[in-house]
Amino acid sequence: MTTVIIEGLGLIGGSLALALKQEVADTYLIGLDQNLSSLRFAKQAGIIDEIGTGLAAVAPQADVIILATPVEKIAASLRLLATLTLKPNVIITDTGSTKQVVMAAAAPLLTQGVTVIGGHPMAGSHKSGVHAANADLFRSAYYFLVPGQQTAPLQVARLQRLLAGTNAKFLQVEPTEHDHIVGMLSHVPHMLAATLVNETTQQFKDSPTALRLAAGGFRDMTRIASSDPQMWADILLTNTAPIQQILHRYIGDLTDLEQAMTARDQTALLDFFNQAKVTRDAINPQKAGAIPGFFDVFVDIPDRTGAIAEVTTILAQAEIQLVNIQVLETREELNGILQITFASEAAQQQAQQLLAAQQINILRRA
Ligand SMILES: NC(=O)c1ccc[n+]([C@@H]2O[C@H](COP(=O)([O-])OP(=O)(O)OC[C@H]3O[C@@H](n4cnc5c(N)ncnc54)[C@H](O)[C@@H]3O)[C@@H](O)[C@H]2O)c1
Ligand SMILES: O=C(O)C(=O)C[C@]1(C(=O)O)C=C[C@@H](O)C=C1
Repeated sequence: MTTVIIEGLGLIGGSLALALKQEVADTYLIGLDQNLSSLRFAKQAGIIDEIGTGLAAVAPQADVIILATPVEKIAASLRLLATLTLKPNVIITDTGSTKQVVMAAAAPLLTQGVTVIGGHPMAGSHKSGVHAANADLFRSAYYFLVPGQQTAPLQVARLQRLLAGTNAKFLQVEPTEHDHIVGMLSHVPHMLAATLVNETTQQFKDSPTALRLAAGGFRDMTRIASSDPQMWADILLTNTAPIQQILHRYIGDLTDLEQAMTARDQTALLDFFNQAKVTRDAINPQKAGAIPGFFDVFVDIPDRTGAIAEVTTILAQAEIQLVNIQVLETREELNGILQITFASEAAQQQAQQLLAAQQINILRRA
């Protein structure tokens, strides 16, 4: 029996719990979270076996401890763990999006000879919480591992075996290299997306319906602005210097672009967009990082009682599991739009076929 504690049963902790259970049959999972209703849901859904009473109380019985809360809390938990007596062979890992602060907080544990291997699956979503957990979330994604300097390769191999159910591709990196890479590929893009949304809202503050005109470009650029605010505040506060460096380059790039436009420099403008297009077109979606974690279907909901229930009944009768369901109010003059999210492309396609067969109007696929 392998006793695994997961602190932070949200999107990532919940998804890891599902993947672990799939891979290691005799895993006993204890969940910890500040949100009691998430814990209750996780227990009821069989994602965890037990609701823990607190990290200090349950950590001494753990073979593996996974910290999957926002980063500042991960660091605090590592400091707490250093004051406890743990099993000699315990592996402590985390899922935090930054690694220098996490590994610095792990220093007292590493000095005691405890195995701490920082972790960061490069897959996720703008959706948060245990209800969005998905065993397949990490399939084909890169999964950074950041072992302590003295960590035995055998322990790293043990952790990789435990996490094999994620079907992720493991990659070992140094904390500084990690934070620079994700600053560029993840943190600054999230800052730009949120800035785009906030600036647009500000510009349109006197015409609140203008945002409803947002089409593909704005939507494609801003999906990730719906991510969890606490998670992103912690990321910026724990990766400040690398992000500052990257932002300065962006400011320079945007200034150059503005100058080329002002100077009517068509060659410079063409070069700029051409370079981006060639690079972007060369990214093969089959090979790049993770496959998308979620699959949406959008349907028109006629304005009559029971219309939503008709749709959900069709899906329930076919035993198709939903990750999320919400009514979008983007087109006030028309019917409502129901956005239904599935965990796999197969479920998405099956749902589309079933709904279309019942003459339900499917709008588009995201
Ligand atoms: N969302 C992503 O795309 C993604 C991807 C990879 C890594 N991460 C990292 O993984 C971690 C978890 O992210 P997530 O997307 O699962 O977030 P989430 O919001 O879905 O889940 C976080 C969970 O931690 C709990 N929590 C927060 N503060 C707590 C505290 N003080 N004590 C106990 N529980 C607490 C919350 O209740 C929630 O259930 C973060 O460190 C994040 O940076 C996120
Ligand atoms: O797909 C998304 O919604 C994500 O934001 C996932 C994403 C990313 O930026 O790629 C977000 C933060 C994580 O640390 C890793 C992955």
